[in-house]
Amino acid sequence: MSEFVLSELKNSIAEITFGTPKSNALPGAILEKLAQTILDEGEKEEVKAILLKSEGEKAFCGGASFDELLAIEELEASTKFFGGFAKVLNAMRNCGKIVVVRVQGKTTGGGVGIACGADYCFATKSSALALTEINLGIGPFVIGPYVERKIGKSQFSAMAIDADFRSADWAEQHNIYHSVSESIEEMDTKLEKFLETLASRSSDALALIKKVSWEGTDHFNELMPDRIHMSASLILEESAKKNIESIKERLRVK
Ligand SMILES: CC(C)(COP(=O)([O-])OP(=O)(O)OC[C@H]1O[C@@H](n2cnc3c(N)ncnc32)[C@H](O)[C@@H]1OP(=O)(O)O)[C@@H](O)C(=O)NCCC(=O)NCCSC(=O)/C=C/C[N+](C)(C)C
Repeated sequence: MSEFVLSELKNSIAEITFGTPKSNALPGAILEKLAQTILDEGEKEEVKAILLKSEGEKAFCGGASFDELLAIEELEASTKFFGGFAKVLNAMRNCGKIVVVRVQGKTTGGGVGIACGADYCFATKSSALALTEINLGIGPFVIGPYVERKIGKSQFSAMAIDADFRSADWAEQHNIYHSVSESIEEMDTKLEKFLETLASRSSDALALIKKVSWEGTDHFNELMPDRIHMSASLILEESAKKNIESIKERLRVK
């Protein structure tokens, strides 16, 4: 099973796991499946909350899949691909259930968007994060509203411009992570207790907390077509393909 999205119900919590062999970077098919799975689980009465996590002990998510980006040759395909990130974040926002995200390691680009789409986010000390899109010649346009909602426009803009990694402690101070642990084991122990308590809460109260937490975000829907177009057109430039090839090479030899 090289690329997958799996869902399992554990003590009233829908545990959704995604995995891909290259740092859990996301191709279009996985984005579509992830979005649909979140919506499907959100509709189930027996589901109190959703836990979103990724495979393995290294990177949480390397963002957009380089191989998929390199294969894109025309606007229709790139619009569909970048639209996939909008669908995932939209699903997290609109599924009606509290979404908890478990970040076990570094996360970049669209992966930062997923962390910022969480209602509650657990992480480890090694879960540094970066908006690396500019290295490719694009920008964090689709995830922008979600990241800005957590860290504010000024910090978002700085992250988007310098593409540097911020530490997990920084992410906790800036409201992305709500709990940072020394190790994966420590995080999982805390997470288990947290989910056990969450499962005992009133479903109606949780649904209302979800509703009020996302108040004022309806305009995200209207922003998306333009935001998707920004990345979708920039990725078609020849320089973007060259940038991706050189990043892949840099990661290969590091
Ligand atoms: C921090 C990263 C993700 C992980 O670091 P690491 O030290 O745990 O692992 P390593 O760098 O050795 O990478 C292992 C292999 O994974 C491959 N990889 C990494 N990221 C990707 C990717 N995005 N697509 C395909 N493959 C990827 C890497 O090449 C290694 O393969 P080999 O073993 O060499 O064969 C670190 O890898 C990193 O910083 N990666 C770059 C991340 C990045 O720039 N992602 C793209 C961001 S753009 C984006 O997400 C756009 C989203 C669209 N939108 C804005 C609309 C949401």
